[in-house]
Amino acid sequence: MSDSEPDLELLELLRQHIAGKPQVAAEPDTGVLESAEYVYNNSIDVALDMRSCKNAARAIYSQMQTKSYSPATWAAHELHPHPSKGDKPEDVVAFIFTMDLLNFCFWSERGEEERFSIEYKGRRWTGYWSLVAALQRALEEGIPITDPHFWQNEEELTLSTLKHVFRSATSEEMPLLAARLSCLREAGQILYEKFSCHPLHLVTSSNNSAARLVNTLASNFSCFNDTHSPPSFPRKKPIRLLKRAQILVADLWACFEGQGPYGKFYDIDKITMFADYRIPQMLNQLGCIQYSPPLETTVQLKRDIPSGSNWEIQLRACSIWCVELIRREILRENPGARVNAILIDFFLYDTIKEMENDGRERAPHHRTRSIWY
Ligand SMILES: Nc1nc2c(c(CN[C@H]3C=C[C@H](O)[C@@H]3O)cn2[C@@H]2O[C@H](COP(=O)(O)O)[C@@H](O)[C@H]2O)c(=O)[nH]1
Repeated sequence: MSDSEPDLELLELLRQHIAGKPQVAAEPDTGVLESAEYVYNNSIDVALDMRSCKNAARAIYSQMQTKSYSPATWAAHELHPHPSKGDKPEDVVAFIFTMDLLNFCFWSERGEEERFSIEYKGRRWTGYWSLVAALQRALEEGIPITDPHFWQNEEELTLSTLKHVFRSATSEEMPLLAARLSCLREAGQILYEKFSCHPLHLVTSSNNSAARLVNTLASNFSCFNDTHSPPSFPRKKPIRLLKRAQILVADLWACFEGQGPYGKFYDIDKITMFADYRIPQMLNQLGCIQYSPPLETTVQLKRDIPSGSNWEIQLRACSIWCVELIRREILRENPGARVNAILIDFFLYDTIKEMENDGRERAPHHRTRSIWY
């Protein structure tokens, strides 16, 4: 927690003390939804189309039911680790932590045959799946890539070791490799100093609160602190998007199906959609979010949109708000439906990936190089 930000939990405890109420820590909030609504209310380059959002809510919920989308969908992906596949829970937690520490920026300007890809299990994996494949391959080769001790060992884990872990089947290297090494180094240091050198203790420190775990990640690890203060949104509080902190919690919840010491979160519905570069593309394809002409041209021409810029923050935050409105519409039409922003997000991601594979993408995703997503 930086000095300038008030400690909301402490203030709540003081308020309860004065009011004579029992001293229980207030349930924390991540501030992401508040940030998303603020940016949406002050955006001029990204707008939401309510009719499309209503239609999308109906179509998404119907298809999620057809495909029986649930947390169990996570383990069904062949590359994801899972106790049912013989993986020890503590190793699964370490894998998910490592994966979401590095879960950013896989896009390439090269064609399908030339883009960065990982050869594993007789297949070439690209995008997010190239990350998962590379981690699985490294573990099978005896490289302790999910061990924080290894991350801190500058003799063992060098940039060339990491290049070997992510060696490509093509001439293109994985993007931002040096930045990924910095994330591993920092995470190793913080886990050593504060969480007995294992992500298990980080997860259990949240006392089954998803919001508290997100905030712990954001306040202790700078590489998870996906917050921004663009000049075009002048307000005291930074805009909190926290994409990788949130998807880490969501992956734990989905993997363990909301159960046990590493998967049970009583406030999991506080997690929002994860502001990456795929969901905005899918929401735009559905007509739910629409861009101003200059932004539309920039995205269509695959021009760089700088990280933390006005356009990029609008794209990411308005997408979060859009999925929140879709979630509310699904629950309005289907009271009691077991749907949250996580499952809607996972569905939208998997759907745009199917469209990419079938050549049905109607427009490119936006191009921003960053460690945040
Ligand atoms: N919002 C959101 N972003 C997601 C995912 C996933 C994968 N999640 C799996 C787990 C359960 C689900 O069923 C998925 O199978 C990756 N990403 C992000 O996308 C980008 C990679 O894109 P591409 O290069 O095209 O693969 C990159 O920023 C990455 O961080 C998601 O689910 N939601």
